Amino acid sequence: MAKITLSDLKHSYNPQPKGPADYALKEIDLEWSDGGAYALLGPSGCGKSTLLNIISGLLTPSNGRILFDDKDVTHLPPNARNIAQVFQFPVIYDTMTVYDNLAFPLRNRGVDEATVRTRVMAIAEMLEVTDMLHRKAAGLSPDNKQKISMGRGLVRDDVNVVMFDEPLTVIDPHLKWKLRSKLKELHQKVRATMIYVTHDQTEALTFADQVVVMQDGEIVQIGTPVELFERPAHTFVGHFIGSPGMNVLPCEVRNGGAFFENTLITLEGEITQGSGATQIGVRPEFVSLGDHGLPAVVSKVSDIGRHAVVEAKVGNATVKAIVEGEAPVQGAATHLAFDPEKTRLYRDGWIATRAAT
Ligand SMILES: Nc1ncnc2c1ncn2[C@@H]1O[C@H](COP(=O)(O)OP(=O)(O)OP(=O)(O)O)[C@@H](O)[C@H]1O
Repeated sequence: MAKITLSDLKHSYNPQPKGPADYALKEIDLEWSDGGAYALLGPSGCGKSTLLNIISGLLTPSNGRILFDDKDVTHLPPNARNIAQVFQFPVIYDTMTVYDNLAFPLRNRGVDEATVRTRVMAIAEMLEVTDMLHRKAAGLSPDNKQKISMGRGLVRDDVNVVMFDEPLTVIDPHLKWKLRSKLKELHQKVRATMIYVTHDQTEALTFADQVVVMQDGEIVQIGTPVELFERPAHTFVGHFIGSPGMNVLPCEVRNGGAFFENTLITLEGEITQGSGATQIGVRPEFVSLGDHGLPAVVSKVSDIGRHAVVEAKVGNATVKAIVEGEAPVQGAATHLAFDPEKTRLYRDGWIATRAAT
């Protein structure tokens, strides 16, 4: 396995790019450690496939370098990069048995049959498919086929990286959580460098130790799932991660303080210098309803089982709060309080408060 470094990567599909808008990847600098579990998370069109294709060698970047450990592989073809890939749709041979499918990547590289057997049996056990080894792949359910596809990606122990591209797309929703946790477990057992590409926050946050969030060809934040949840570096991350996403409320900065609807809001720390449009960001989990704080009127209550999402109007703005226990009724007058340690200022989307020490 290898450490992966992406250095000053840029890519434009336009042969004569005129400005940043012509770049599918704007400037990517990133280091993935050997043996880590990473996710690349972002909405459709943010550049995930472009980045994946650059790492696998299907695409040469317009600018920058890719290193596996300290070796520059930027111009190496895919077959010289020693990468395993698991795609959205299972890639298996229907006419072969499950055993032969799992053995294929090893036999293809001339591995001796005794080693093939040891590796196939170990992977089959991890994936809990030992009882299917002698069945033809054609008769398997889509989720079992995808499990075998994952097994083919994981069976070799000499690859630099295993890349998963939206691997749960074809899996039934009720089986997704099972495969998701299986993959996490597999990573803990095999300790390969793994990159998991998805637009689904749950998949990214359950699988990865570190998540790279992308928007519009740029990395907006790299962090652990807790960091992304607790302290989004950009309002996009606040919106994209969480359910519902972070409240982003327009505010005015005067004399070093942030005012929302003419009320001074206590923030996590000092506001940094700068100019631009300012907003307060606070997650619904850190907004509480009670007798003190901003006067508000409940406009909507959605009971979603374990808790309710309450929407309340403060002037023209709507603030969401997660309420455990009994929720107020629509139309009720209330007050909102923001947890100061979890309330931040954003300027032009980027965090603009210093973290409390
Ligand atoms: N072959 C191509 N030629 C021109 N533009 C492309 C090509 N492939 C992708 N793009 C553009 O590059 C940008 C990034 O696309 P990319 O497919 O990398 O995003 P993505 O995050 O993987 O999206 P999805 O999840 O929908 O595949 C988009 O604006 C897309 O339209």
